[in-house]
Amino acid sequence: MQNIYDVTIIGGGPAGLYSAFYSGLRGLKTKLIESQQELGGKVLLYPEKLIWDVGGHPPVLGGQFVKQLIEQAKTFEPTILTNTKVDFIERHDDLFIIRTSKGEQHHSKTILLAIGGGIISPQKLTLEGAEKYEMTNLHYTVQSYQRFVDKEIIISGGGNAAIDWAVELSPIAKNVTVVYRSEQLSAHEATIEEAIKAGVQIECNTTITKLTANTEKTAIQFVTCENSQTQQSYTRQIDEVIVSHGYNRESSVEFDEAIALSKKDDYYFEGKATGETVHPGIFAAGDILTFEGKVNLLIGTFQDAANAVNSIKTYLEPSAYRYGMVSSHNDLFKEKNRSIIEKQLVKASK
Ligand SMILES: Cc1cc2nc3c(=O)[nH]c(=O)nc-3n(C[C@H](O)[C@H](O)[C@H](O)COP(=O)(O)OP(=O)(O)OC[C@H]3O[C@@H](n4cnc5c(N)ncnc54)[C@H](O)[C@@H]3O)c2cc1C
Repeated sequence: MQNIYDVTIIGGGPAGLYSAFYSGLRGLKTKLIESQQELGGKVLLYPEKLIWDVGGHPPVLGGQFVKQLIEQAKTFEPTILTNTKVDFIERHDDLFIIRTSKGEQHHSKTILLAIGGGIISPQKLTLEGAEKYEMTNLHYTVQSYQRFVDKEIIISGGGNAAIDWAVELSPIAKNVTVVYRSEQLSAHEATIEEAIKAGVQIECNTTITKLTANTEKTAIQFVTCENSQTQQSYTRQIDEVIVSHGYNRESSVEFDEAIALSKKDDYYFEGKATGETVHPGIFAAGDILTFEGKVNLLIGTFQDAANAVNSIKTYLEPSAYRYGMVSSHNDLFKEKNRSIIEKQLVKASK
């Protein structure tokens, strides 16, 4: 019985991490399983981006936000496993058996799916030999701005991520050029305007057709680009190449046939704003869940998480309080509050 959890959260992105916190708040024995080495989900793709749209939170870098989410998730000491992909879920009476890629089995009374849109990986540049530059100057995410200071940068892609990076890098880079295969960028028009104002050079109908290495063959020194309208090509010396061509998705978890979940397409599960899915005992939160009025943003993941955990609580204990609880009403915080206040008093008296 010791190894049976009240809830097993699958996915350690914002929805899963906040669910782990909230589930501790509701007194549930909690396990979280994440397939990647690092917790943080999609926010790990934008560690240097300033996030402005989390209510009451000053603009915060993605990397810092992830650290805070992880710290909060650990408040009630849930069991957290990383580098462990959940492959298969089956049900035996009232118990779910969760099988992982490591051949382990985990047992849980309920499941909270927080798997985002599945396991995602960036779409790679399809030029021969491109992968060998991934260790040097070919990037699929911007992990640190420092690297791009005073550099000649070319960004391939026309979506929001590509243009956001162009806007953020242009004040520190020597030059930023965006090349995009279609006639018009697909990013939000306000961001495009910002990019133009920031001096980003934008070349539509243009693709990178060749990468030429430096003499040591360690990094890209020249890129050749071709314009599909004029059929003209040019070769330019660059320091860094950023590719933002979107993401591949892998539908990650399989279910026993007795567990029939309603899917919107290959990736998303239909459910309710309460986090319930059509299968009793399986709940969902964050980007994986769809319902009318869904908000596919960080703030949406938090509301989903609280709702799903409250639904889990009443599924396990039908007489439990159904709705959101304010933290001051929770006995579990009393001791933690006392210690925080004491520390603040000591600090103030110095
Ligand atoms: C480039 C970019 C910029 C963004 N900017 C903003 C912004 O400024 N503001 C904002 O509010 N939102 C932003 N978003 C959206 C926000 O990041 C997502 O809404 C949020 O990350 C969704 O969280 P999630 O936990 O539902 O899913 P995810 O973040 O996708 O996390 C899901 C986790 O589940 C894990 N997982 C999947 N399958 C399995 C499995 N089988 N076993 C174990 N683990 C598994 C994955 O590895 C992943 O860690 C942005 C998104 C992107 C891509």
